[in-house]
Amino acid sequence: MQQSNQRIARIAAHINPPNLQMVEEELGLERVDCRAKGASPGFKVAILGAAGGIGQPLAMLMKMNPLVSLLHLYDVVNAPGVTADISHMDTSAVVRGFLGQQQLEDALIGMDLVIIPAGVPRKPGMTRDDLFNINAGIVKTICEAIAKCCPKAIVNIISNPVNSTVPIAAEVFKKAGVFDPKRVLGVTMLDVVRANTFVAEIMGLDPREVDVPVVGGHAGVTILPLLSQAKPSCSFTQKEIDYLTDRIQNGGTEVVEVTDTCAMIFSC
Ligand SMILES: NC(=O)c1ccc[n+]([C@@H]2O[C@H](COP(=O)([O-])OP(=O)(O)OC[C@H]3O[C@@H](n4cnc5c(N)ncnc54)[C@H](O)[C@@H]3O)[C@@H](O)[C@H]2O)c1
Ligand SMILES: O=C(O)C[C@H](O)C(=O)O
Repeated sequence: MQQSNQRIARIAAHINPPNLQMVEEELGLERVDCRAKGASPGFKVAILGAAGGIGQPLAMLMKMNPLVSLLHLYDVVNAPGVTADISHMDTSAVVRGFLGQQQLEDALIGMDLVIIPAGVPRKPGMTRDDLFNINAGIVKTICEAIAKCCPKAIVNIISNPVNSTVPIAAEVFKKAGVFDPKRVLGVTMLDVVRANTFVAEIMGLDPREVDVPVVGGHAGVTILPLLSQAKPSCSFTQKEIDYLTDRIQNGGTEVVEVTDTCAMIFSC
């Protein structure tokens, strides 16, 4: 009987906390026994905005990561569906879904790493700053909950404008007395990825062998690719430097413009 309960509990571990609580009450199991699959120790990761264009593939990557033991997927829409889908992957991390602001704190308790792609993306003609009014409030609310529920977590902020949402997060954590500059990070890896790709294309190299440092922020001229520090060492003409700098700084806009064109074609 106990073994059967344990097996059922493993399945329940993939369901959201209210159901898990029901399992605890009805089957007399401790939550600690409800670790599923590999039951290995590892990082506890929450993705907030997990049902979106960034959140869903990110959830898949985290579920594939052997260092992750517990994955919490939170969104204000569609979190249960995405959670069910991701939980079927044959990797060891336990996946739990959280829907709506009333479940935000449950999604955050005990997390080591919180990744935030929650908010709206830009449309053609918009700058990332145009997202500020909506996304600043979303990030503020989320960071207040992080300060309360997992103040020691590393926080990765993807929501744009990253140049502003990171300082907002810092101010929220300072106000709550839990700010650690080493734990609050804006995600700008895309700029490095783009720099490596475009430099590799120009030089005829394998992008996996190229490493271009990019410093600064994540918008237009605040993105500073250090082409002189590229590895392997590359020599560029001024024309190439101008082309690469412009392409790297405006890579996001390049994608936004094309994505909207595709949406218009498919909706016709
Ligand atoms: N830093 C980067 O490199 C980078 C890269 C791509 C996108 N972004 C930014 O990431 C954000 C998300 O982009 P996307 O393409 O995934 O957008 P999206 O619209 O596809 O997804 C956003 C998700 O956030 C959810 N959401 C909205 N309000 C929320 C709230 N209060 N709490 C939790 N979830 C909420 C939505 O329901 C949706 O599922 C945008 O601001 C975009 O500009 C940043
Ligand atoms: O450009 C955007 O709006 C999204 C993201 O910041 C990107 O660089 O692709």
